[in-house]
Amino acid sequence: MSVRTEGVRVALGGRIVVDGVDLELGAGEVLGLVGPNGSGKTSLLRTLYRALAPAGGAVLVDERPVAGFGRRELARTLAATTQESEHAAALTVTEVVTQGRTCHRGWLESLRADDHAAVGEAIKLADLEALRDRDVRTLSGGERQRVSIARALAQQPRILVLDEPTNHLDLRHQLAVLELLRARAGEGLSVLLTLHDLRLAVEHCDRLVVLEEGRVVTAGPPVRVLTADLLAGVFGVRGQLRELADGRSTVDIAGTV
Ligand SMILES: Nc1ncnc2c1ncn2[C@@H]1O[C@H](COP(=O)(O)OP(=O)(O)OP(=O)(O)O)[C@@H](O)[C@H]1O
Repeated sequence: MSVRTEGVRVALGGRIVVDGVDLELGAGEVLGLVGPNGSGKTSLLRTLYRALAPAGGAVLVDERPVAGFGRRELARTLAATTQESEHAAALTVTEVVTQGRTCHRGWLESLRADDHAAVGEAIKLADLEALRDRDVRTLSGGERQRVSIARALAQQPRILVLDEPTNHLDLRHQLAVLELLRARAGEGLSVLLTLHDLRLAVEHCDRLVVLEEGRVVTAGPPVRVLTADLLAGVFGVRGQLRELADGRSTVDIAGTV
């Protein structure tokens, strides 16, 4: 499914923090939203899963305003992981991941075979099998991040929105999560994620949208977008793209400007 934002504006604390953003995410695409701290990435993502109402503009899913979706319909369509992965209640990993199935069941309806299968698969994909009975409040930051991702996967959405999914993860799990998202995109899942690590962004995203002070500076394939000028001007770092022997590209960062 596709997502499109049309001139989305967000006002927080009396200030415009997202200022007329047009963005398009196609079916099966991995789109990276990048930009410095405070550029509006989280605020924009929150309008997609309706945690925040835009002050102007519209968010459309398959060309339908997201504002018109029923709560369960939206949850079956779009899943999100947020930066706040704190859990207040005493729940096990399995119980939290099972929350992802709520939108597929009626009230008070007990879990069916497909619910158990989806939860089991998500736990396995997020490498949480050894932790399934642990109280989520006792987990490390990276383990909690993986629980959030597993809950979103268990939701079996058509669109997945992830705010800094690699945050707190060790290198192996960072790559495993990005490879998993790529594989799911290959099956038609639309993925929108924020990333601070531009090397990961180059290697794992089909396209990047660069935000600065709430506005889109540029968008396109990573190798077109991440020029030395943009790295210096927007991110304040000295860096350049480098083509690898296998034809893929990476970005080398030498230091701050
Ligand atoms: N509740 C709030 N009240 C006032 N201002 C806010 C609020 N939440 C966020 N902001 C401000 O909105 C701007 C955009 O914040 P946002 O979290 O969207 O940025 P971001 O690009 O996700 O940043 P980061 O890379 O640090 O996560 C920032 O200047 C931030 O201080």
